Amino acid sequence: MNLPPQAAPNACRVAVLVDAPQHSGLSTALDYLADQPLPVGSLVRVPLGARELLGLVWEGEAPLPEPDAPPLTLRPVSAVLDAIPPLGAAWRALLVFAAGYYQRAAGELALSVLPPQLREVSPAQLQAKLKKLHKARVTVPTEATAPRPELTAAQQQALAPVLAALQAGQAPPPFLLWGLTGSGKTELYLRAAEVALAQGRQVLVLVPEINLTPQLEARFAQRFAGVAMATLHSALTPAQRLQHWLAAHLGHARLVLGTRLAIFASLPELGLIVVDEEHDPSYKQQDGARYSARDLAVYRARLEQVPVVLGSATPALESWAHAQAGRYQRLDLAERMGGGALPQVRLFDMNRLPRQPGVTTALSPALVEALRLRHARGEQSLLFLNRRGYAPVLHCDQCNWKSDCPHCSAHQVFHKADRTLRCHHCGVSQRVPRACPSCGNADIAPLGRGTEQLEEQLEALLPGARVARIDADTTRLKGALHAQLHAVHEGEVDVLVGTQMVTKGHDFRRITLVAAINPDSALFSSDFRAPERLFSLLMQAAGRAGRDAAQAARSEMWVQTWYPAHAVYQALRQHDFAAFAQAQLTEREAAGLPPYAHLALLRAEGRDVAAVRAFLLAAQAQADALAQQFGAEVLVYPPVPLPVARVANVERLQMLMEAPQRGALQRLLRAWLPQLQALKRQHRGVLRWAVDVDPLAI
Ligand SMILES: Nc1ncnc2c1ncn2[C@@H]1O[C@H](COP(=O)(O)OP(=O)(O)OP(=O)(O)O)[C@@H](O)[C@H]1O
Ligand SMILES: [Zn+2]
Repeated sequence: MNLPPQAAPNACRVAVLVDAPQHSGLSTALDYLADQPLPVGSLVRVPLGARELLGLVWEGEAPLPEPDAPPLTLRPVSAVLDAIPPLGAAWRALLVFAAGYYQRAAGELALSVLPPQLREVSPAQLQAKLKKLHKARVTVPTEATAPRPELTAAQQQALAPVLAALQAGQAPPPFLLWGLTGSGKTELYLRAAEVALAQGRQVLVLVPEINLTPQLEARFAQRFAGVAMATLHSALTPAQRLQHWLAAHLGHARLVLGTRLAIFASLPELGLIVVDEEHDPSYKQQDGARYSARDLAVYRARLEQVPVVLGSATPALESWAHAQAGRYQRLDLAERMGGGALPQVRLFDMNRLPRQPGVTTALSPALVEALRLRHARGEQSLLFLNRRGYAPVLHCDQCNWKSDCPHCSAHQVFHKADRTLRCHHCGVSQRVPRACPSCGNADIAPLGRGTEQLEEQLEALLPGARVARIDADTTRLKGALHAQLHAVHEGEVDVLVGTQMVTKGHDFRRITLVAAINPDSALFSSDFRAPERLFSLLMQAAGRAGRDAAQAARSEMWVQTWYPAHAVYQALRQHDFAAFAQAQLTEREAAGLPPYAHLALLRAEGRDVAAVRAFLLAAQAQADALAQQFGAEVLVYPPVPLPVARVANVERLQMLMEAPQRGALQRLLRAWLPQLQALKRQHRGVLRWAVDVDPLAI
């Protein structure tokens, strides 16, 4: 036993959170012995079993009843990382809320949102890092290079309530900044940030994608001379992430830009939160604690009494409903900058094409003609196809063999460039067979179409045009995306092909034609959010066209579809998000779906479907019993397989819970989780299980 020979006169018991998942049963803080009281929020190193872990001093500290006789069972804290201030009360309150709401152990969540490198550093190493901190790659532009434009009347009007809230120094309801693509939302973020910074406060700006951080960072850097900025996202090296986190925690960085994990940045002087593209699904964490950074931003803003601005051209229906109900304050930017028109939407009915057996047309002749015209005029076009690779499946028409993944309930995708079949779910990859592996037929053919094939077809159809492709395959190497986007901006590309990666946020100035290639599959998804997502994706894609007001009038958005009459496309044609949202909300209300109901999912995985199902059925019985006991209106649906049921030989099932009241669902989950832990111990066939509160993908 590792006890100090003599407990110091001030020795006391400290409660310490360590990284223990809810499932392990170590979900509350553990007691340790410290030489003297440690402030709550201090980072410490503590022994646990044979290991030494990073821990967080927590509420519950109490002096020992008899200081000279410490209980033998308490082990001492190994080290205190006291070179940095403890994590503040507001940060801890956010953590407590998030852990409770998303049903995770506070210690597990705390340690998963702190920079990973903190787990390894000794007090001396941390000291050394702090010494180096001023050399960290925290951007401090010395001179503002971008002009500060006069705000338009619409911008001034939209900004006024935010400025008033900043000046009043209290939290108004969240602001929902609803502005068309290119309507000047980012300019308003800059203005609001300017005021908060001038007040000596820190500003947190969340963006959905890592890819968009450099762009936004550049825009902020060009505006704010002498303001230290730090980014936080998962593509940083562990050392960078710690440096940037420390810069924020110590208050050196005044402006923090980041992806969803940045919502947990320690910002002792927070004064404003901005959530750009607030509807984006990437704000929802998909493993561990499945938190929504957007929702936590709203919570954190209220907690810290600071304004939060949620911006989008197509707000999440949850946010829209809050605004309708007056819980959020809507700020509208109804016009594009410079009075530019939105691209005219043309729905191209694929049924009008003459049918040729065996030929599926990706590009209608009319679209090819339109592309040719743009090229001749020296304008750029963007083709959006949300499927990478050459073809989603290889097929033998003799024996009907398909390139199924041996480990997943999915096809292996044909990648022509390196002649591989690759599974996009488990990552397994193999050489393309020369002949059908099942019947030997040499004539196996790709079915369907991915970006690689589209690129190839365009090159054939548009001789002389410079075609480029941007998707997860072309951007694997560090810096590749940046270089490719640069080429587009510089006009070195005539036709850009890409997945949804290219539809988001980019301020392309030369694109006058955007085309969505057969986006219909989303219309038939079992996920009730699919139409909402498709609409926002297409609106966003449309927003890439005509960003230069001089060209806006002749910019177009084409949608090649087999279902031109579908409500999603009809609303898109009118650029009418409000009508679309209203129609969707009416449907959701009738069907008892969010935001009119609250959902949680229990997911479980294992090698054997029957074992997983048995676990979920038993869980369902538990949940039903609890619902009855509480008299709560919680509906528990029977377990069903996930849309891709098997991945890497693991079977995945889920069970949906639905309640009209958030509180009822939360109460049930809280009581249920300990029972589930016990149940799991009886069901050895279950490898993993997790609860997802407010799930995004159903
Ligand atoms: N008041 C203004 N005067 C002149 N130009 C402006 C003004 N506000 C914004 N702009 C410019 O108009 C363009 C679009 O503005 P901004 O990027 O802020 O719009 P956005 O709504 O954020 O667009 P998106 O939703 O597509 O990201 C930018 O190039 C920006 O510099
Ligand atoms: Zn697979």
